[in-house]
Amino acid sequence: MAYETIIVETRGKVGLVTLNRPNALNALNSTVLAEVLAAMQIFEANPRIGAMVLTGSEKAFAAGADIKEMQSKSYVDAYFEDFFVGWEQFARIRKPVIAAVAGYALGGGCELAMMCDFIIAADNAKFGQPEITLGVMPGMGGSQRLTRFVGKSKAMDMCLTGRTMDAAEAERSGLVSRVVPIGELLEEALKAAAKIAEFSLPAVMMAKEAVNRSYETTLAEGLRFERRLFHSMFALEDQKEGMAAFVEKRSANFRNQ
Ligand SMILES: CC(C)=CC(=O)SCCNC(=O)CCNC(=O)[C@H](O)C(C)(C)COP(=O)(O)OP(=O)(O)OC[C@H]1O[C@@H](n2cnc3c(N)ncnc32)[C@H](O)[C@@H]1OP(=O)(O)O
Repeated sequence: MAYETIIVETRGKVGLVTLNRPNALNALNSTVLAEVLAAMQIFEANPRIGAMVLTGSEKAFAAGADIKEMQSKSYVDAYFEDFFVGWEQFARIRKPVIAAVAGYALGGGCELAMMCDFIIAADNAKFGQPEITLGVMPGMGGSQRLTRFVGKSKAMDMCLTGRTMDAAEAERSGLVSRVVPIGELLEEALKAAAKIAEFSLPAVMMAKEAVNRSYETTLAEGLRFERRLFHSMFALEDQKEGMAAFVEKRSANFRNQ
């Protein structure tokens, strides 16, 4: 498949999608949405792929939703097309997705990174929700996800003042899982994805589902959900293999069954 705004590659068991609109700092327009979703869905359906990495350029992961595409929309346009609803499909991808973020992750770019399962940031990364400076507010989940990541005070600060957070603050605040030198970003993200892809895919997917459930339910319900998924893992051959491998002091050979 030929893509206009992204580069799609596989590295072993890892699917790699690179946002590639250099002249617009990877601003997210409707073509980017359609292409990212198409590529991710192909990886999702490929049994040889165990994890994915989404990245951008050294200057920008993505500088936001495409302002030039949306500037002339009317309220009725936005309402009828349910503008941005398509990105919810990205958030529903069931295999793990790591965001490897260098440079600007602003507005929709920050929101897209937060839709991934975790964020590895380069030391030059800058996160922000500057929509307020454009006379609007976050619309791809920023007001909700950012608040869950960094708490009300910092989320309010970022959404109301439009200020950016550097990589060190983002790590301190829990927005990113690790910060690495820019030259090591892709390698580090691919290494983390390859590590995940070595494990039992059903166990990985259920772990992802359980962690995500914690955002949507009470603690009691979440604990019950986790326990039921955990019980179901005793039906997996991979559980037998993983535990036998430990006892026999050898590496596990997971078959994703
Ligand atoms: C509204 C909702 C719900 C979500 C959003 O995401 S709104 C967008 C939020 N993001 C922003 O407001 C950031 C906008 N961009 C900037 O402030 C700057 O581009 C920068 C600080 C990230 C980088 O500045 P720099 O001077 O290094 O680069 P520019 O010359 O400004 O940009 C290069 C090139 O890219 C175009 N660009 C950048 N961001 C966007 C964007 N979000 N949408 C569309 N186009 C964008 C910029 O216009 C320029 O292109 P031209 O040279 O053709 O003008």
